[in-house]
Amino acid sequence: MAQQGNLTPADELWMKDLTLVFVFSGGGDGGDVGDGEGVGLPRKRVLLGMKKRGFGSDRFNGFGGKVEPGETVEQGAVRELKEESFLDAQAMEPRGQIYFEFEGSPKVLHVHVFEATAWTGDAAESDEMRPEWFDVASIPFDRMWADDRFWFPRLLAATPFTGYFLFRGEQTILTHVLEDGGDVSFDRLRTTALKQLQEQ
Ligand SMILES: Nc1ncnc2c1[nH]c(=O)n2[C@H]1C[C@H](O)[C@@H](COP(=O)(O)OP(=O)(O)OP(=O)(O)O)O1
Repeated sequence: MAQQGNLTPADELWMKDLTLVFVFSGGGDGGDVGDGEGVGLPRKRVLLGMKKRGFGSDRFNGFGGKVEPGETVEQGAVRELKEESFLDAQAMEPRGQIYFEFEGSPKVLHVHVFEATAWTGDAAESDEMRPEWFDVASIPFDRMWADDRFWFPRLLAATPFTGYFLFRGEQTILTHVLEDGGDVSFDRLRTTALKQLQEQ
């Protein structure tokens, strides 16, 4: 039986909402106007940002952050995309939800993953992020969070997903569960993931 480590009892956990937004281009130069009409078609390039500071720094990721008091999750997603990349989202589609628990911490990050399906503007460097377009065949997973390689295929296919990842520190995934469906219960995913950990 694997060591369960320093885990918080379920009734002491609390959630923090965050957003994570991805922008795709169907081709061309990744230009001024988002090609929302390409949704459902193969995506050619994805815009990622190199995080310059704070949590997750020195990694590529989508754009996003904490949802602020008084705003909806979608409003938070639009705001963070603008703050971090200078792009204006005209339409957002929810693509998935991911729960991140860290060994020894009662805080669970509840990350709402969106695709900006229509957007305007030119991506530019902000205080927080340096944007860069990547071909979807060359996504730099070795310079991203360790969980990304698990759920990115579902994001690329626009298949709704819900995931749970238990981290030790910021590098090591102790256990995870990923299911199709955009709103799978946290309790069920966590229970399944911890059972897997016990059986390892
Ligand atoms: N494990 C993992 N994989 C992929 N993406 C993420 C994680 N953990 C995460 O937190 N994230 C995402 C979720 C958010 O988009 C960012 C983190 O946002 P953060 O920088 O903490 O929030 P801001 O509100 O922008 O931060 P400050 O303004 O307070 O610096 O990473």
